[in-house]
Amino acid sequence: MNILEVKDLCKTYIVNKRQNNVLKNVNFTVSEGEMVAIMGPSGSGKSTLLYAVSGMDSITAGEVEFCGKSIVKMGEKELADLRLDEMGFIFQQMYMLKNLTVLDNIILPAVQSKKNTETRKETVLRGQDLMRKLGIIDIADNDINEVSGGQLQRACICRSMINRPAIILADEPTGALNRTASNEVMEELVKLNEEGTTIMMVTHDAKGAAKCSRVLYIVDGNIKGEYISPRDLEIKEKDRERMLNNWLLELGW
Ligand SMILES: Nc1ncnc2c1ncn2[C@@H]1O[C@H](COP(=O)(O)OP(=O)(O)OP(=O)(O)O)[C@@H](O)[C@H]1O
Repeated sequence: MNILEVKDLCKTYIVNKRQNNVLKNVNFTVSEGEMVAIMGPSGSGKSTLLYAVSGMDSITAGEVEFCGKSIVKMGEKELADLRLDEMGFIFQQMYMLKNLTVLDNIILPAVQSKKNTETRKETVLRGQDLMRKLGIIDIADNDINEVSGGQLQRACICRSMINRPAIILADEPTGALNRTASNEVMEELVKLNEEGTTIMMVTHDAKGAAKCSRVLYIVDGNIKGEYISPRDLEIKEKDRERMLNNWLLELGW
């Protein structure tokens, strides 16, 4: 089943009366269980695409269907509920609330969801389970400013998972992390994907992208290439990275 279907998507920004056609007739689908990386040069439209498919930003033309339903036609309220209940977000500006603990931040989307019929205690237990799974249970009661970047990013993953979303949308989830933390966060995302969560992530990191099942390469608002990763085969991680790097080099990376 297709989770996302994007047809002839266009996005134009107008700044100081000047038109900037950022996305130009973009077409692609994301199926259930996929892990898709969006790569491309700076300014090519990757984040804009992520915002457009999540309904966080309006589009200029085209269609975005989420599980067969047009999000373009949805009202603000319906869209907000869809984002809360069906989508998980890992964005670089981490939008954690400073006056709440890490655990309270993680369970906040569940507390806000009208679909959630759990008691607060049940939600807290689930939040703690996710934190345990991501190896950050020790910081449950810490303030947001009392944790490392890697821990905070893992907390964001927990929060993105709390409403059991159909898809996780991530914008450079490892961008602000050092190599070790970045590897750990990628491993967690791969694990979530192997457990069935669909993931679409923007990344500049070929090492992380090599762990995805597919890579879309965007140049100047168009998908210039698509790479199907051989990640299910018995190919060593280093070789997978090398193969992806060769493909990226051909595209002018
Ligand atoms: N809110 C906005 N208003 C006006 N222009 C915007 C807005 N957001 C993005 N743009 C423009 O759209 C273009 C694409 O930006 P976008 O952030 O999608 O690129 P990107 O590929 O994610 O880049 P990077 O890799 O540097 O993060 C840029 O020219 C940017 O200036």
